[in-house]
Amino acid sequence: MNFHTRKWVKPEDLNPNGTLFGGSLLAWIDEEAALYTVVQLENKHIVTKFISEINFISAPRQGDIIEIGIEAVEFGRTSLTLRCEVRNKITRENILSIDKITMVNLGEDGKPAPHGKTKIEFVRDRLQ
Ligand SMILES: CCCCCCCCCCCCCCCC(=O)SCCNC(=O)CCNC(=O)[C@H](O)C(C)(C)COP(=O)(O)OP(=O)(O)OC[C@H]1O[C@@H](n2cnc3c(N)ncnc32)[C@H](O)[C@@H]1OP(=O)(O)O
Repeated sequence: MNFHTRKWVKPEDLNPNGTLFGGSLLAWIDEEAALYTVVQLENKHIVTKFISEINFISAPRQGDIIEIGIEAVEFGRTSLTLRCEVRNKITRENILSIDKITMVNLGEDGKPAPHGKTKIEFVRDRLQ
C-alpha cells in the first residue's frame, strides 16, 4: 500500500472532543480514492459507489501528521475496488481502516462504462 497523501490536523478539523472530526477524514479519503481512480483508469468521470464498514481505530489530535494509504484490490468491468488505511505518520499508530471502496467508471453519458484496466499501472511506465 502506498501512503501518498499527508495531512496536518488543524484547529478547523477538530470535533468538540478536540480530536479529528470523522467527516473531515472521510472527505479526505474520498478525494484520495477519487484521485487514485482517475489516475489508474485515465478518466476523470468516476464516482464513489460503495464504502464498506469504516473502523475508526484511534483519534488523531491537533498537530498530528497523518497519512492516507490506498491500494487497489479488484479491477471489475466498470468498477475499481480499493482498500484504505490511515495511520499516524510519526508513530505509525493505526487511525482508520476501510476494506472496500468501490469506484465506478462513467462514460460520456454518465452511465457505467468498461474501463478496460486489469492491473495497477505506473505513470512512469505509460510515459516510456
Ligand atoms: C485524467 C485527467 C485529469 C483530470 C484531473 C481532474 C480530476 C478531478 C477528479 C474529480 C473526481 C471527482 C470524484 C467525485 C466523487 C464523488 O463525489 S461521487 C458522488 C457520490 N456518488 C454518487 O453520486 C454515485 C451515485 N450512484 C450512481 O450514479 C449509480 O449508482 C452508478 C454509480 C452510476 C452505478 O449505477 P448501477 O446501476 O449500480 O450500475 P451497475 O452497472 O449495476 O454497476 C456498476 C458497477 O458498480 C458495481 N456495484 C453496483 N452496486 C454496488 C454495490 N452496492 N457495492 C459494490 N459495487 C457495486 C457493479 O458490480 C458494477 O461493477 P463491475 O462489475 O462492472 O465492475
